[in-house]
Amino acid sequence: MFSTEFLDLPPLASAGGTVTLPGSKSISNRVLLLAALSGGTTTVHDLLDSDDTRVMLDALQALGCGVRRNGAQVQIDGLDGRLGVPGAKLFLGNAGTAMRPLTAALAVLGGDFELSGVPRMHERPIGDLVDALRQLGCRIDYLGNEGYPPLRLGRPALALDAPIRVRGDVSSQFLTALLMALPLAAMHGSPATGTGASSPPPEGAPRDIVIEVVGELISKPYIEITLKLLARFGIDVQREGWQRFTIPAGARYRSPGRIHVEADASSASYFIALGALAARTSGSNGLKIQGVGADSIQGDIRFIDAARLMGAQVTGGPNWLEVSRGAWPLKAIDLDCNHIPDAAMTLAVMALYADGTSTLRNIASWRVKETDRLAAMAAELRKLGATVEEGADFLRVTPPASVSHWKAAAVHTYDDHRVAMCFSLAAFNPAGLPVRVLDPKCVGKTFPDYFEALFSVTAPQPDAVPVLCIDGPTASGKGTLAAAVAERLGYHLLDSGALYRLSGLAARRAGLEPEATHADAIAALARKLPVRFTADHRVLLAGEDVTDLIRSEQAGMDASRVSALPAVRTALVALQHSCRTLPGLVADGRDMGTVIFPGARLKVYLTASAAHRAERRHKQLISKGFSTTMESLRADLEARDARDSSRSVAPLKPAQDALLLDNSDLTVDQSVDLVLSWWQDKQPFGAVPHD
Ligand SMILES: O=C(O)C1=C[C@@H](OP(=O)(O)O)[C@@H](O)[C@H](O)C1
Ligand SMILES: C=C(OP(=O)(O)O)C(=O)O
Repeated sequence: MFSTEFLDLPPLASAGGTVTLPGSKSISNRVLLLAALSGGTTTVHDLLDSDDTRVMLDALQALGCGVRRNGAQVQIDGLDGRLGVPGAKLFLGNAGTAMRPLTAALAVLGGDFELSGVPRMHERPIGDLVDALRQLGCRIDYLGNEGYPPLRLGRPALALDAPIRVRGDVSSQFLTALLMALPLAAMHGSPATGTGASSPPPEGAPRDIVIEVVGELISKPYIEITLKLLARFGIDVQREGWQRFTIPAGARYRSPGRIHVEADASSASYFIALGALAARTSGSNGLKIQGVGADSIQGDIRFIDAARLMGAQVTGGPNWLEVSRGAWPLKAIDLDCNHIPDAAMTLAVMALYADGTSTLRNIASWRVKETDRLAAMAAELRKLGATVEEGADFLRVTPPASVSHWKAAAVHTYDDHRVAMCFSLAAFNPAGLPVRVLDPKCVGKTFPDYFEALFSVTAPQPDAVPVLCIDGPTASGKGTLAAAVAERLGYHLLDSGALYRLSGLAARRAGLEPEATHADAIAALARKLPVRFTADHRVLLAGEDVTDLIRSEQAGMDASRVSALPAVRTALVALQHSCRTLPGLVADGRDMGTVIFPGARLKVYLTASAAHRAERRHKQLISKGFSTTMESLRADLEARDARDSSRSVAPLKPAQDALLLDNSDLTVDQSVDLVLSWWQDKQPFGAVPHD
């Protein structure tokens, strides 16, 4: 996951390869709750691991449920309808699929519970559900604003003598919550709701429980997911249209033992759109999506139909889809999107690539989700150059009038995973502009590795992957600076010095003195260097962690000698070029800006006085337990500088267009901030807006 302040997406050109999607949020959280309410153990395969499922799992554990994780497999020990450690305070983040169903289940079971979430969750309505639950005797208090979480739940006095009426026009999750919770009342033999039949059963005997929806129900396909999963857990709800739902008398949760979570169809929408609007990467067989197919139980799979209307070519089988560009530009659409409220946001970004104005209708619920999505989408689409009309329940998008009307934008994401994910598709703009996504970690709600997945199946426009070079003499602190800058930008890091150190080590291990007579043999070793840089900054040589070994003074000396051999330098060029991958690269060394990446967008030449460098190196070595003197270190440094700058191939010197940074009197943070401000000056986005 990218936890940076922003993530800059270079202009993207094409798509190809296979992406395997994480599990469905809606299925995962329903299955977890149903497994917790059932007796026995349920093994859940391919459960989504994200913020929304984590809050649900934490809540279930706090309620006394056994949870065992084994990779993508989770075992839940259910509590057979006795869920509840009274007094539990549950934090449910911004997960509607946790807040609403847990409110209903715990209100029916009774106990002293407090349910809260992030500030936005406290602005998301829950009043219609609370009203329905109060009708049947549940005790619920608002701890903040009337109609919104946080909530306190008490002990109910259930009176199920009439159908339970619930409004369905704000969120379908209220009905889902009741459908999942009310079998609890049936299980415990509580007096149940009358069916309207002539003679009611005697008090206390199991009866059908009836829920009636008041007004128009929105997001209907989510109710189908609920009903299908309830059936897997032994509860067959009868449905009359979308108005009346009957939980039969004596219904009892029964764990299916094992259950598989299909991949998330809403998450698939970004990749279906990708296939529709990106050219095919040459040499690839197109874009394949694994984990969900057209037979999915998730309503958002109908996004395929909308994408087809816009021109996408979609084929598929059980558990997979293949998507490619059909009509281009895409065709504008006018569509009622009430059945696909989440995936419809992706259509709004696809509309940027359409041949006219597209209208997405019947999406008023967007206003009460992770953010006011109608306002957010309108504002961010406009930043890219689109003309947007935002209605109470519709969005009308007209693409930028011509290529030159596209604008490079820093997209605000409003802590809304879907805003971040769908706007990544703007990186395919025909103007070849980069797109900045602010706060990319918000994708953690449902798809923590979204950007990694995107990069794995997309190719940038030629030479579009940005490179930032940091060159300088030994002990100037370029490794520390480069690593910090790479981390702040979310870029890859190339420590080219390590490649020379590794070549020196490989030479020594092969019994070769690092000198000219062995140049060809060492070059052959360098060309096939089995190196791997890990995310936690370790360096592996053929799987062995040699991070500390290659940092010794001896290894430094060998590196300097090896790097003076032209054959070795040539052998390492291709390896270094291959590190320039999405989303960008920070390369540190001695010839990054002059030889390896001469076209780099920013080149920094870092230096410090020999006295400062000797002092830093001294501290570093002493802290690692090596004994040495400042004088000898300074003499070594100066000798090495002289050798590095006088060698015939790629001598150490600043590139003509490098910015010089003398960090003798700067802290690391000051140097990092300075380099980032230089980087920012090279971007087309303007200053990073702060809230
Ligand atoms: O039941 C569900 O799993 C969901 C229902 C939908 O909400 P609404 O019913 O509020 O539209 C959807 O937007 C949400 O992401 C998940
Ligand atoms: C609306 C969404 O989430 P929630 O389940 O929190 O309602 C969503 O994922 O788009």
